[in-house]
This record gives sequence, C-alpha cells and structure tokens, in this order.
Amino acid sequence: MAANQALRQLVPPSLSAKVEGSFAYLTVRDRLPTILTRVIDTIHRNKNKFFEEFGEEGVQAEKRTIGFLSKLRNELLTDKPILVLCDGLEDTDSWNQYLQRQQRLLGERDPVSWFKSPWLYIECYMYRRIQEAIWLNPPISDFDVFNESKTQSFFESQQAVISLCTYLQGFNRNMDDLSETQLMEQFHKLLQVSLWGNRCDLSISAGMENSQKASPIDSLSDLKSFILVDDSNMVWSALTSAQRPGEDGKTTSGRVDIVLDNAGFELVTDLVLANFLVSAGLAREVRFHGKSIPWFVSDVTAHDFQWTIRQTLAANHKWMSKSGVQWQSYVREGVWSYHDHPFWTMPHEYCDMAGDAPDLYATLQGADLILFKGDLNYRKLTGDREWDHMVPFDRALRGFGPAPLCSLRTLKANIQVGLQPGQGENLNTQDPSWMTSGKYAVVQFSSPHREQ
Ligand SMILES: O=P(O)(O)OC[C@@]1(O)O[C@H](CO)[C@@H](O)[C@@H]1O
Ligand SMILES: [Mn+2]
Repeated sequence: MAANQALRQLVPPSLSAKVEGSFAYLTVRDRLPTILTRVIDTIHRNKNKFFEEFGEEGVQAEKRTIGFLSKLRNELLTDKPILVLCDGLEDTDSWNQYLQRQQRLLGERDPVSWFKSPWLYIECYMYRRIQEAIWLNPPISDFDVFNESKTQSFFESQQAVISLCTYLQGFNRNMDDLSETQLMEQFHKLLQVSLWGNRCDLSISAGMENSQKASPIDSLSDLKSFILVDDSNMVWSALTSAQRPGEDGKTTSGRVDIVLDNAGFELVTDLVLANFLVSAGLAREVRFHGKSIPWFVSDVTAHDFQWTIRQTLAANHKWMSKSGVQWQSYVREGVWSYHDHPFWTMPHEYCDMAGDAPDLYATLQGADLILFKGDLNYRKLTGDREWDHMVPFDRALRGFGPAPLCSLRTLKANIQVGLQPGQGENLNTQDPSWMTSGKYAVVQFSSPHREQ
C-alpha cells in the first residue's frame, strides 16, 4: 500500500454530537435549534412584506415554510433520521448520494441522524434543508432568511469600515513610493486585518449581533500574541515568487483566489486586502469564491458581494466611496470576479474535492495562491477530524493541494493542527475555551510541493 494511501488509513474519527458534552454536541443541541428559531421568527416577521408583494399567495407560502422549518427543528431536537432532499435543485442528487455514503459508514443498524453522524455533515445539511423549505414554497423562494443580519453587521461596523478604507486610500495614493519592505509590512497588516475580520461570524453567535467596533488597524499589535501559527512570510513568498518579468519590462504577478467566508465587515476586510494585492502589483487577478445559497447565517452570496460593493461606493464618505468605485471597476475590468460553485455548499471534506468536483479542483489549480477564510473552511480542509494538535497541517489536508494555500481562521471549533509540542497543553491550562472562543487565530500555509 502506497505511503499516502497508508497515511489516509490512519485518519481519526469525525467530530460528532454523539460525544456528549463536546462542542459538536452543544452546537447541535443548543445553537442549531436557536438558529432555526431565529429563521422561523424572521419569516414570521416578514409576513406583511410577503402579503404586500405577493398577496394571499405570499401569506400561504409563509405559513407553509414555517411548517417545514418547525418540522425540521423537531427532527433535530428529537434526533430523527436524516431525510432525503426532494427539491430537485442542481445539487439535490449529490446530497442524497452523500446521505447514502453516510449510511454505508454507519452500517445498516443505525439510521443517519443528527446526533450520531459527523457534525460537519449534519450542520451543512441543516442549512441545505432551510434552502429546501424556502425553495419549495414560491413565491418566497428567493428570500434570503439571513439577509437582515448580514446587512446589519455591515451597518454596525461602519466606523471600522471607514477607518479601513481611509487607511487603504492613505497609502494607495503613494503606492509607487513604497519600498519592498514597506509593501511587505502593509501586506502583513492587511492580511491580519482580514484574519481578524473572521471573528465577525453570525453562526457562532447564533445570529446575535457580532460586528466590528474597534479600529481594525490599531488593534493589530494587541492581537498579535493570539496568532498561534503565523506562516505569513510563506504567503508573502508565494506571492513574490509568482511575479515574472513581463515583455514590456513590467513585472506580471499571479492569480490569487479567495475562498470567502462571512459578509459584513469580514467581506470588507477581504476586498481591502484584494485591492492592495492588485494595486501593489502582487496579484494580476483575484477570484472570489462565495456561496450559491444562504449559508451558515453570515456567509457571502453573490447578492451580498454586489450589495457590499454598491453600498461602499454609495457611502457619503470620501474614502469609502473611492474604495467602492475602485472595486466596481476591478469587477467591470475582470480583474476581480465572483464565482459560486455548488461544491462550497456541500458537506464534503476538501480532500474529496478532486474526486467529487474535479472541475472546481482544476480551476483552483490555476491559482498561484488560495486564501481560505474562516473556521468552516478550516474544518473542511482538515476533514473536521479528531486530529492531535501536533499533526502537521499538510498531513491533515490528506492530499488536498490544488495550489499553494493558506487558511486565515479564528478558532471557533475544537479542531486545531500544526501546533508545537506542548502548545496545546499550555493553552488548555491558560484558557480552556481557546479552541472555540474566537480569541485565537492561525495563518496556516501549505504548498503542494512540500512533503505531505
Ligand atoms: O466559518 P466561520 O463563519 O468562521 O464559522 C462557522 C462557525 O461559526 O459555524 C460553526 C458553529 O456552528 C463552526 O464551524 C464555526 O464556529
Ligand atoms: Mn461563516
């Protein structure tokens, strides 16, 4: 058996709610039902809007949708079997095949259920069932149940957005005068701003307001010691080694793909970073990968992406508006593009991508650097397994490596690899909730050419 295959055999079990008292258990028992309750409340609160827009049909659709979601909430609370999807969407068959895969793993004795199956699978499944409940009840089928909380997060973070756009425009004006060292310093700062932007995620807060209040640049030095693994220098060298001398004597640079996470303030930090990468000549193109359906409460959809650029452009603040104008022209010129492959809203671990979504894997192979934002992406990169903290990041990826990649993640789930000997034990002593509080973060890099 080849070494890589043997390595794949030694894979620990998936995190699961079957472990009573575990973070997965508490999420499934408490946080997911809370999120569902908030979704039901949101739909109920929009009843009049549906009536105004669609008349009696809208009211009937609201009632049916709430019925679907209440049934889902009951299945979850009472650990009922996971049901097949029947909405005939593009990914319905893939979801139902994945259910069969989960059933094979469990054997015929136990049905696949909320508290017995992998946490990653059933949490993704819940968001896909919310989509089914909405989709099956026109005319409210394209209502985004999380839209209000995503837009609120943007508006609540206005001061931070203004200070970030002001900072960006501050050195955009004299970018050509910056030395290589100054460019690298700015890069590290904006990479950390994007990293900490990930704390503003609404599923960990179960939808509670979770916006950025403090100035993102000023707080970086205080936050530095909470970065447990910092491979930023490897990210910088991946960018600079992708630069090539062009025909006209100018340097051409590489393509950077950003696998997005949350809308609101976090998305602004990603757009500011992407703006810097292009204006500093560190990227010739940036591809953004978002979600094709509302996902994990605050994840970015195409509507959120366009809305955020429009909102920034229309702001009555000089530097915000100037940033929005720049972002809109990047999109129009094709320097920036938004993509939402269905795989990002499937439950798969990323080591399955080459086999289950070969088209997406091939697309990502065209990048010179891929930035994965957030905790759910980290869980999928590492398979949401019970890895020991000292297992190398490359090992936990289990062969996933379309291009040099970096995870920018604040810790919000009890999985963390690539730590030094004793680092995990020290953190357990100092701060027992270190893996789930969002206080700590990692910048973890892997390149396909490095030893697996
Ligand atoms: O990917 P994100 O937005 O950083 O975090 C997603 C998340 O909040 O959802 C799950 C908890 O319900 C965890 O995986 C993680 O904490
Ligand atoms: Mn998210």
